[in-house]
Amino acid sequence: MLDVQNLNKSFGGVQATRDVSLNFPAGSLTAIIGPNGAGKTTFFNLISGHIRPDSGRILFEGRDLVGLSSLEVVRRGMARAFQVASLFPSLTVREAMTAAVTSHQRRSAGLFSRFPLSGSRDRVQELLELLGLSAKADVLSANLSHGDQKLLDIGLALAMEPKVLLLDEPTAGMGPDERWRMIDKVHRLWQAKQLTMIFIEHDMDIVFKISQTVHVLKYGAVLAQGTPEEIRRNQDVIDAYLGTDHHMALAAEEA
Ligand SMILES: Nc1ncnc2c1ncn2[C@@H]1O[C@H](COP(=O)(O)OP(=O)(O)OP(=O)(O)O)[C@@H](O)[C@H]1O
Repeated sequence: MLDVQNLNKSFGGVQATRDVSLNFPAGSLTAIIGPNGAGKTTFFNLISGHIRPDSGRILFEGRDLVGLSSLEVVRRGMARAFQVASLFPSLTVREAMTAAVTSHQRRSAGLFSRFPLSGSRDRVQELLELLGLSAKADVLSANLSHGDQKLLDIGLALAMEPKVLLLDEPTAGMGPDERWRMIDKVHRLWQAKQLTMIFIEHDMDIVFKISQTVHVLKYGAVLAQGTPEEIRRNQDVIDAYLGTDHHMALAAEEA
C-alpha cells in the first residue's frame, strides 16, 4: 500500500531523514516512535507532501508521490489529522463536519458538477457516531474539550475518505484517563474503517498496547522495526531512550 524507499531530507546541516525505507501494508496499524528530534514529524511532512525529499521514493499503491502537493496527496487517499478544529470556533461540530464532507464530495464529483450532493448528511452522521461526537454535534468547536477537538480533527481528515490516515500524537496534552479513551476510539475507528493507520506517539504504554508494528527512528534513521514485543526487548531501542523523558526503559522492565 505505502512503500517508502531511501528517503532523505536535510535542513541546512541537519539531516532530519537518513535513507529511511519503511513499508506499511494495507490495513496495518503502525506506530512511529523515537526520541525528540528523531525525525518523526519530518517523516510525516515528507509522506504527506508538505515538504519535498532531497531523494527517495514514496510509493503509494505503486505510484510515486514525490513532487505532488499535499492536496494531491490527500486526493490520492492519504490524509493527516491536523489541529484545525480550533480554526473554526464559530462552527458547531456538525457544521464543521458538513463543510468538510461536502467540500470533499464536490472535489470528487468535479468542481462544476451540477448534480446535487446526496448523502452528505448521512455521511456526517456516520462519522459523528463513529467518533462518539453525536451528542456534541451542536456544540461550538471552540467549546469542545481538548480531546473532543482532537476527535473533530480526526473527523475532518476522515471526511476526505482516506485509505491511509496519519495521526501526529493523538493523545498529546491529555490526562491518563482521557488518553485511554482517545486511543480506544482511534483503535475502534481503525477496525471499523479498515484503514491503514500510522501514528506518532510518545506514550509507550499506548504504543505497545495497540500497534501491530513499531518503527523506531533515531537521528533521522531507522533504528529498529518490529512487533511491540520485539521492540520492547530491543537493546538498541532501550539504550536510545535511556536518559530521556520517555519511560521506554521502564516499560521494557515492566514487560
Ligand atoms: N523546517 C526545519 N528547518 C530546520 N530544521 C528542521 C526543520 N524541521 C525539522 N528540523 C530538524 O530536523 C530534526 C528532526 O525534527 P523532527 O521535528 O522531525 O523530529 P521529531 O522526532 O518529530 O521530534 P519531536 O519528538 O521533538 O517532535 C531536528 O533536529 C529538527 O530541529
